[in-house]
Parts: sequence; C-alpha cells; structure tokens
Amino acid sequence: MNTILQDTQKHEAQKLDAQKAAAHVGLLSDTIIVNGGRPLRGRIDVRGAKNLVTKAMVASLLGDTKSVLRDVPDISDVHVVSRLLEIHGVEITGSPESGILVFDPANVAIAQSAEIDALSGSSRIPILFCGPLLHRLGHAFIPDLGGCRIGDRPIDFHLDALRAFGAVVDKLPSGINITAPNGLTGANIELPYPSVGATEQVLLTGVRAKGITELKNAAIEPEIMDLIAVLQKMGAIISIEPNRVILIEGVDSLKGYDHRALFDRNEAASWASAALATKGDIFCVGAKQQEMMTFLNVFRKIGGAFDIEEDGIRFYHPGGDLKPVVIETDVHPGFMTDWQQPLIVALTQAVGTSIVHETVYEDRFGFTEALVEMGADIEVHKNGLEGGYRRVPRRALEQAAVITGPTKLHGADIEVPDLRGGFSHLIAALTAQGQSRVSNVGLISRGYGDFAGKLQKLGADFSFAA
Ligand SMILES: CC(=O)N[C@H]1[C@@H](OP(=O)(O)OP(=O)(O)OC[C@H]2O[C@@H](n3ccc(=O)[nH]c3=O)[C@H](O)[C@@H]2O)O[C@H](CO)[C@@H](O)[C@@H]1O
Ligand SMILES: C=C(OP(=O)(O)O)C(=O)O
Repeated sequence: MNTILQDTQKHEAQKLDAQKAAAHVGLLSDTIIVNGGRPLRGRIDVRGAKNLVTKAMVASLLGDTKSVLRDVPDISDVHVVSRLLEIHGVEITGSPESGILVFDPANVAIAQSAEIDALSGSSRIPILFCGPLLHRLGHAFIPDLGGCRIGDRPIDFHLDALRAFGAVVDKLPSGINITAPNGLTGANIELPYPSVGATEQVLLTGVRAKGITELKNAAIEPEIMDLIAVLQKMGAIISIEPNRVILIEGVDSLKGYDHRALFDRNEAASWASAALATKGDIFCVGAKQQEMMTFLNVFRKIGGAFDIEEDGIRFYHPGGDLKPVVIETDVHPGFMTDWQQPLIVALTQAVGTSIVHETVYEDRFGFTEALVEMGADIEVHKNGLEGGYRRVPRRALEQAAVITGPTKLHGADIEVPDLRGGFSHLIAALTAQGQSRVSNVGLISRGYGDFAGKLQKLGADFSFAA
C-alpha cells in the first residue's frame, strides 16, 4: 500500500478512535483550545492504573462470587471493558465516576457476535478474556483489538501461550475464535520477550488450568504484581521465582475479590512532566515512591524536584536550568515506554541535547512532528542510533529521538495521535506561548480520568471548542 494512503487511513482511524473514546466518558467536544504559557499548579487525585484496573475487571470472570474493585478511574478503556463484561452476562453495579465497580459473574454466557463487533478496535483488553471465557464457557470470540497505534502490535505470544494450554485457535476475518475441546492444562512457556499482556494472558489462564504452569521470561511490571495480588485474593497460588520465572499452581475454583487498585504511575509521571515543562508545581495525591523509582531518578537528573509525602508526591520545577539526559525505554524495572512521550516536552526546555532510545515499540515518535511544528528541535532516527551507552542489548524495533533545547514553543493546530502522545501535545500547548487548537483529545481519555477537570484545578487556561 502506498504511504500516503496508509497515512490517511491511520489518520481517519485515529479520529474515529478519538470520537468513540470521547463519547464513552462524555467529553463536551473532541477539540480543545488552549492558551499556553501558564505554570500548572495545584493538587490532583491519581486513581487506579489503567494497566491494572482493566485486567482486574477481566479477572472477575474467574470468580464464583462477586468482586469489588476500588479506585477505578473514569477512562474510556474502563467503559469498553465494562461493556464487554456485560455482554458476556456479568452484572455490574457502581460506576467509574464513583470509583467503585462491583462485578457479579453468576450468569456468564456466550455473547452475541453483533454486540462484540460493536466493540471492535476499541481496546487491547479483549484478548485477555480468552483464558477466563475458555474456563467458564469452553469458547471465546475475540474481536479486532484496539489500543494505541504505535506500530504493529502482534499477539503471537498470546496465541502461542493459549495453544500451549491446549486451546484451539481459529483466525477469522472478523476476529479470533478459540475453543478448548479438552479443557486447559498447565504448560511450560517461555516468552520471546517479557510482554506485559502475554504474561497476564498466562496468569489469567494458568490459575484455573489443570496442574502447574511455569512461565519463563515473564514481565514483572508493578501492575502485573497487583494483578497477582488480585488473583491471590481469589484463591490462586502463584509464586514469583528469581530471573523472571512465575509458577502457577492451578486450582479448581476461585472466588471474587475486594481490591483497591494500584495507583496509575503512568498518569503520575505524565503530570510530573507537565509540572516540569510548564515550570509548575503539581501534587499527585495517591502517587507512591516504590513504583516510580526509575522515573524519579530521571526526573531528578533533569533538574526536577519532588517531595515524597504520606498521601502522594509533589513534583515541581525548582528554578534554574533543566539538564539534558540520555534515556532508553525498557521493561520494568527500566524506564517505562509510556513515560517518554510526556517527558520529551520537558526535554525541549532543557539546555543541551537529550537522546531517547525507544526499544519497546516500533513507531512511538510520530507525536514529535507536532512538537517540531510548535518550535521544538527534535530529530527522529527511525532505525535507531548506533553507539553510546545502553543498558539493554539493542532490540530490532529500536528508534531514537534527539532533542536539543531549550526552544521556545508557540501555539499551533495539532492533532492527537495516541494516548501518551496526546498528553504530550496537551503539555506542549500549555507550555507554548499563544493559542493552540488540540483535536482528537478523546484519545487522552483512554488513560487520563477527568483530565479536563484536573487541568481546571491546576489553573490551565482552556476551553472545549463548540
Ligand atoms: C493495557 C496495557 O497494559 N498496556 C501496556 C502494555 O501493553 P502490551 O501488553 O500490549 O505490551 P507488551 O508488553 O505486550 O508489548 C511489548 C512489545 O512486545 C511485542 N509483542 C507483544 C505481544 C505479542 O504477542 N507479540 C509481540 O511481539 C509488542 O509488539 C511490543 O513491541 O505494556 C506496554 C509495555 O509496558 C505498555 O506500553 C502499555 O501501556
Ligand atoms: C500504549 C498504551 O496503552 P494500550 O496498551 O492500552 O494501547 C499506553 O497506555 O500508553
């Protein structure tokens, strides 16, 4: 396919994703007008992590009794997963607005394909329904997946793991049909890369499979540890062994859980980057040090300041020049890929040249084009940069962004490409002198609950376009 056609299709798909997400959370409009140049200051609440909450919601399917999830954020991915659970017969009470959801899986049933199709392309979470639905119903149908468009996001590790448990996978044009004619049996699985989603796939399937599952090269992100905590509350037996090995002893039945979700460290890191870029001061209520240590080290190296308090973390620009850094994104405990996009806006204000090596996804610097339009000096190397220090061996997907600052940013008309890229566009517009028109902001509500209310609390000057 020619590149212009590909770009147009991607652009249209992003617009559609943004409109759907905006509708889920009831945003007033998909475009906001921002008058930049004001420091963001104030206190905001950070609720449960998108990357845990949605998975804990899926885990409720495995219980024989009701589950209660607390600190749920009002984000569109939560609405999508709620709808998907409902069409599989789970009764949900409470609301994302209130922060508490109760799941009753007493009447789980096969869903109508038309209803599943309607949710096609809205989130990456449906793939995690496989194990729980196979245990409950012996059958799962997974629609086309959504999520951020940041390169090809294959699901081969997921499907190989499901096959190892004994599932039969049938790829159809409309989605993936999976059955388990002989039930699911514990397996020895080694992931080619410590994939977050594939690790969760193995956990959500292994807990009720017959016998023992050994997972090698597992991801060990804090959200995965919190999912393991949820599953342990339900009755699962899971042990974390040295060197990224997880052992799961399958059990016959699980009950519901009552769990307060781990805070969203990606949201906290994003607001921290906003504080730095706008020379502001933001207290993230609910943020904790342990899960953010790697981010905090980088934040300090750049010249940002933070105070760890009992009820959260204060992130602020202490005055003086920001300093450049070299970062490579990595699996935990490395520097999370979801942190680089917002932080790059702060790096446009540092004195000197920073380098960000992206090693997790193959196309995660598209958002920088808008920053360049706004006056930033950023050069993207699509095939990575040779040489220099790197903690992990080079991955085939690697790309690099070279950011030279400080540069004055000015307002522009920009279009959000994906979730974190969108937050970074928002920060750029808030940092810039003059007015910006930011469209597709619905995508930001995939992962940032009540972002407009929080901007208001922090003194941002913006309004939704009519
Ligand atoms: C909903 C959720 O939790 N999303 C997070 C999750 O995404 P997600 O679970 O999709 O990310 P993975 O860790 O699985 O992906 C990492 C890398 O592995 C590759 N891969 C993955 C699976 C597979 O079957 N085959 C394959 O090649 C991916 O293309 C990517 O290059 O972890 C990412 C890495 O921390 C985060 O950026 C996302 O915010
Ligand atoms: C890539 C992300 O999310 P998802 O996996 O849901 O697309 C993200 O949260 O930055």
